[in-house]
Amino acid sequence: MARYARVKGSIALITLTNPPVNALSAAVRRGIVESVSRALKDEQVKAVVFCGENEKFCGGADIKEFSGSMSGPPLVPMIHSIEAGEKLMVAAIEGVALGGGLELALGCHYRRHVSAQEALQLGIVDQVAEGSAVQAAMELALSVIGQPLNPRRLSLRAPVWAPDVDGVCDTALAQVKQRSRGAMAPVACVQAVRAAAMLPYSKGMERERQLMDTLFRSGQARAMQYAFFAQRNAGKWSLPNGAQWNNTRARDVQRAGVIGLGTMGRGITVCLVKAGISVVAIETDAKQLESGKKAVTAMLQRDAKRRGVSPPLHLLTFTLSFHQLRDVDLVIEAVFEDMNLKKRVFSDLCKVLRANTLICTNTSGLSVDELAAVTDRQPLVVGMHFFAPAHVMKLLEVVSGSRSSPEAVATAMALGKRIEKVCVAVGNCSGFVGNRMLKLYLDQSVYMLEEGATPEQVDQALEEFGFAMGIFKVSDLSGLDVGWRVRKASGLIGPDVDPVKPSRWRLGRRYCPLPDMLCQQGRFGQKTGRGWYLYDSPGSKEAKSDPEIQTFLKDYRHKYGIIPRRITSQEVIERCAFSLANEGFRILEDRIAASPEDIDVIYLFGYGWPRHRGGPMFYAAQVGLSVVLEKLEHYHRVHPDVPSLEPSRLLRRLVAEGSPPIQQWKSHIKNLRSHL
Ligand SMILES: CCC/C=C/C(=O)SCCNC(=O)CCNC(=O)[C@H](O)C(C)(C)COP(=O)([O-])OP(=O)([O-])OC[C@H]1O[C@@H](n2cnc3c(N)ncnc32)[C@H](O)[C@@H]1OP(=O)([O-])[O-]
Repeated sequence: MARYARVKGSIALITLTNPPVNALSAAVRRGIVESVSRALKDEQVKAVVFCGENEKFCGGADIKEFSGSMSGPPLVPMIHSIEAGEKLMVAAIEGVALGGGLELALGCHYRRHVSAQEALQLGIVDQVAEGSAVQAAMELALSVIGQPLNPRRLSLRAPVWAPDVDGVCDTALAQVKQRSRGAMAPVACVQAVRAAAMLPYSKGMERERQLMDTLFRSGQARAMQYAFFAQRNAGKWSLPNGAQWNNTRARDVQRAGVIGLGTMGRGITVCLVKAGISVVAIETDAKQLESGKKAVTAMLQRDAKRRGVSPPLHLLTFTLSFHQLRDVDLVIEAVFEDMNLKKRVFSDLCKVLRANTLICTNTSGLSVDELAAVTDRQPLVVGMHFFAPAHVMKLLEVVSGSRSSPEAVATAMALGKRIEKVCVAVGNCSGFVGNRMLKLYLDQSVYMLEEGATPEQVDQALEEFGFAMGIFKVSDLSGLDVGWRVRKASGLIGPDVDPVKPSRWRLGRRYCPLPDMLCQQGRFGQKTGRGWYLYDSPGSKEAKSDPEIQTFLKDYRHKYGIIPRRITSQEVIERCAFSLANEGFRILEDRIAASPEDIDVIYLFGYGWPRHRGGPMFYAAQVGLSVVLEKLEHYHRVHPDVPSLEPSRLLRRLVAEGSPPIQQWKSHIKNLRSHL
């Protein structure tokens, strides 16, 4: 939709009206075409000004339309007719001008932007105005009416012939190919820029159209569109008890406490303070407190310097005393991942906190219910699972325990949003969503080492699939000792385990002792300079193949009588990705996640899943649920000692229902639950 008005006698004001971001839907494009034609016909009109309702120029093409067949006037010819128009066209840009919105602005003969000094320097806009961009655009229009338009039409400008433009594009292409990890769009962007720089306008446009056609038809485009809406829908959380984002009020949080200034506590403190929340940061040991204080202060100072502001250090209190917490609205506990320690902290907190203060735990997988049970306020206890480094990683799993109140969940979700996290509400179970699935993915990776693969082969397959880092490089980065401690605590590693030939069968299923054996050798990953890979020194980041690991794996297989076989990249991807999706289906059955989109958002923002592949659930849908089922059945037949490979009931039911599209799973899951 577009509103037409004649103002100041000679100006046609065309307002894009498609809230919330005035995306160029078919109706908007139709409205623009009709309004432009009306303006061109009206002899009184000397200039046309385009603007967007609610001070947002335009968020680009309407992404919702991409999944269906496009109707209405096509975008590019519409922009060409604006550019070729015999009357002056001016874009009054406020808020955003993205994608097709920027193209529309570029099709006009003059532009302005309210805030982008950079766009001014780049020559994308002609003037930056304070106050109303629409008023400024109209004044500009009145001042240039009658001047020739051809010099303003971008399509008539000669291509930019930089010296060695071909070489510059080649270098850019090589860099983008390396960084995009299989994503087609960034590569196509460089190809389009090359065409713009080297070809006449019409030929450049034709090349861009071909590139767009290829991208539009690709599965990657579907995946990215899905990821865009999945991310936005994650904020619209719902709990099995019917509480949801639009029927529950969050509490205001002005002051927070953070318990523990290790890596996680420091990152969390930085996030809170940057959002303007006062923080009381607690440690039990003076030395730890001092080093935590130094680290937090330095992080805030670096960040403030980068942004040209002063660091909000006045919002921080560092103390050894729990009593300083008496006035806070919410506490985030970030002590070591040890149930007994956390329980002690929770009981101590209850002695000093106000009765209505929320207690959140930054556990990565321990039971929120068990922790809540030691407090005097079970409804006010929730999990806030941050990902390391907490001030960088976007994901936050908000864990609702069986007795958590909707208000507590709403408060944690709102706080997460305020500190600029992508928040997903999940239920309570061991590992929640992300780490519960990760465990099976890790299991498959180490099983493949036993069967004949090397860490390099597995990682290469995953990186070619699009992961930023293979699973073994990630393990080295996060530290192998973390999982070792968890396995010890869970009773998987005990005094009865043979140190020379540890059992490959524990708690009734296949077990791979390789990670434990590496830890016994002090190979904890980057921090010790040795893990699945070798590093130049402890703490260095460049992973190199380690011949010792190859020998160690050979000896291991020999000791257990395993005949190594060649494992293909396809097998690596299938076993890793389908194990993840299979557990995702179980998580949906168990109502730990409300939708497949939530699971995918967790993997996109917390585990480096490539965005152009949508997420593990989307990937399973795209490959085809019946194919996934068949493959899992095959791998389970070959590995009957790995129960997690058995296809989940929900996957079987969805296949039996004809593999509905992922957007419909939610309603199918509701119906199926009663039959399961
Ligand atoms: C022919 C091809 C050539 C052209 C290609 C293109 O233009 S490609 C497109 C190029 N453009 C882009 O890639 C821009 C993508 N958009 C953005 O980057 C951001 O949304 C933003 C910066 C515009 C606003 O950020 P913010 O944090 O203020 O707000 P928010 O992000 O929470 O969104 C608010 C609501 O708006 C919705 N919605 C938003 N955009 C679109 C859209 N284009 N379409 C449809 N809907 C859209 C969004 O779903 C949400 O809906 P909900 O949940 O309320 O029902």
